[in-house]
Order: sequence, then C-alpha cells, then structure tokens
Amino acid sequence: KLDILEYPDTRLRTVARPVDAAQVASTAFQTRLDDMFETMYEAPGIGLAASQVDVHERFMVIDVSDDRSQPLVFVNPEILEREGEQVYQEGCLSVPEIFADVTRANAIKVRAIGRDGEAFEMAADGLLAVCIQHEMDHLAGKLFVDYLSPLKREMVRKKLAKRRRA
Ligand SMILES: O=C(O)C[C@@H](Cc1ccccc1)[C@H](O)SCc1ccccc1
Ligand SMILES: [Zn+2]
Repeated sequence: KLDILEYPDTRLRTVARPVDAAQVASTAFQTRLDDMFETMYEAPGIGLAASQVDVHERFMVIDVSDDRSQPLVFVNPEILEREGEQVYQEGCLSVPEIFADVTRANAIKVRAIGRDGEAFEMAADGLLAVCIQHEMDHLAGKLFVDYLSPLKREMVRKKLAKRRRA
C-alpha cells in the first residue's frame, strides 16, 4: 500500500511530467499500477492519481464500478472534447472528510495510453467523467478545494489542521 499525500502538502501542487510510453510495458511500471489499484481499492476510492502518492508522472487509475471489476488506466491523458455541465459533491482522498459541490463538464472525450501501452480514445459521462477530470486536475497540481471560495477554503484548512492535531 502507498501513502497518500494530504492537503495542504505542497507536493500535491507539483505538475506531473509525461510518461515515456515505452516504459508502460516495463515490469516496474506495471508493478506501480498494481500498487496504485491496491491503494485505491483499500482507501476506498474510485480514482487515484500518481501525484497523490508522490509520483509526479502523468498517469492515474480509476474504477467507478460497484463491484470493483472495471479497472481503468490512463497514461498521458488529454481531454479532446467537453460538453455540458454537471455539479457533483466531490471528496478527495488527499482532503479527508471534506466534501463540496464542484461543477465540471458532463460529457468528455479523452485520449490516453492504456495499461497495454496502446493509445485509446474513450467517451465518458456522469461519474466517470467527473472522476477523470478530478484525477487529471491532480496531475496538474490542482485540488477540488481550489474551486471553493477563499472563505470556504480557509474553513477547510482550519478543519484539517484541527483533525491533524487531534
Ligand atoms: O482523491 C481522489 O482522487 C479519489 C476521489 C475521486 C473522486 C472524487 C470526486 C468525485 C469522483 C471521484 C474520491 O475520493 S474516491 C471516493 C469516492 C467514492 C465514491 C464516489 C465519489 C468519491
Ligand atoms: Zn482527489
């Protein structure tokens, strides 16, 4: 299991660098993917970005299925199209016990390299679209609390400081 960085740890603000596609097939990279899925499932969560475990490379794992049967790997993800808007009450494994409404695109088209090292394109909507956008923010050093008003963000900071002292 990997340790998940917690806000306001400044390492979460690092902008991840692209992965060398030739490395995806390597045992080392595949093992890191296994560790990411194990950490995500154990949290439990439906998404985890490499940034959250202090690995600043552009990849993330997602599984929004109810029975943990649809693991998805996105390496060097890019959003090709965005459509509509949806509000979702988001949480984050790096900002424990804080939830807030975030507005994101309702439907997206994303291109990435998969676990097999091959490029693919995927259309996503609903919770999967929210999760992909949430994880891609992590890779850009952004957190969902950045969308909150300064006042609400200050309340979050105080609440987490108290939680850490407890
Ligand atoms: O911290 C993370 O990136 C994991 C996030 C991913 C996520 C946040 C908001 C909305 C969608 C995905 C979550 O903490 S995973 C926990 C969770 C479980 C079910 C539904 C929403 C969030
Ligand atoms: Zn998160």
